[in-house]
Amino acid sequence: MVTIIDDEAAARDWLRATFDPTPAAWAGLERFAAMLVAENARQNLIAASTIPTLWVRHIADSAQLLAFDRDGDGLWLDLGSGPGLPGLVVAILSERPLMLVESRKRRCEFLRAVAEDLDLHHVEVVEARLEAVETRSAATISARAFAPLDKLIDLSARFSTESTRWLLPKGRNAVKELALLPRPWQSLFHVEQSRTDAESRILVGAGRLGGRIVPKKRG
Ligand SMILES: C[S@@+](CC[C@H](N)C(=O)[O-])C[C@H]1O[C@@H](n2cnc3c(N)ncnc32)[C@H](O)[C@@H]1O
Repeated sequence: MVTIIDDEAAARDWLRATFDPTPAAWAGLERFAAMLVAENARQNLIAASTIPTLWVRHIADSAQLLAFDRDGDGLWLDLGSGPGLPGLVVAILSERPLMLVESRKRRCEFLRAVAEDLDLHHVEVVEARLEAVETRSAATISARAFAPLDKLIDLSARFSTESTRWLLPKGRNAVKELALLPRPWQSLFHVEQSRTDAESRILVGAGRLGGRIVPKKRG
């Protein structure tokens, strides 16, 4: 049974217990959180209503994806990174090479500013639409609030290999969205409980997805 992280103190406790961050990594998380709140006054990055619970809703919510891939190595591709959720959180807590794909210029400026401020040399910010990004093999693909599952896979399948790990937080619609995929692809995924929301699920997958999807009808 997963214990749901339901307040800021619990989020910090969980992060410490799970990742045993160095003092520098912990300071990095604090700094990222502060920069995110400050930047949110200039551009809309996260819902203002989530700022009081930032560590649950965004930091721990992002970090839980890394917990599903602790032994992974190789390129981690984060699609539609926005302000770096989950990409920058993963970058602060691990040494995985990260490629953050984000199409909006001002969001990319923020991503680069944080990466520079925190000396995250293993982070590459790609300012482009995913459709225009050159294909590379990704060991891990994450996407939080990026696109419906069928579209997400359509856009990103070409980055996957037999050993790619997919980490797709899908909120309350995870099971419904999974059911819309062709059956052979459904079997590549299993559903995990989110640690930060009792109703939300994360689709964790393994393997290569290929070809265009002929979507089932949305019900
Ligand atoms: C709803 S936001 C989510 C941002 C972040 N992952 C989060 O959870 O807060 C979706 C992001 O994907 C970006 N995006 C949408 N379509 C994209 C595309 N085709 N290529 C690259 N980025 C895209 C948007 O600019 C936006 O920042």
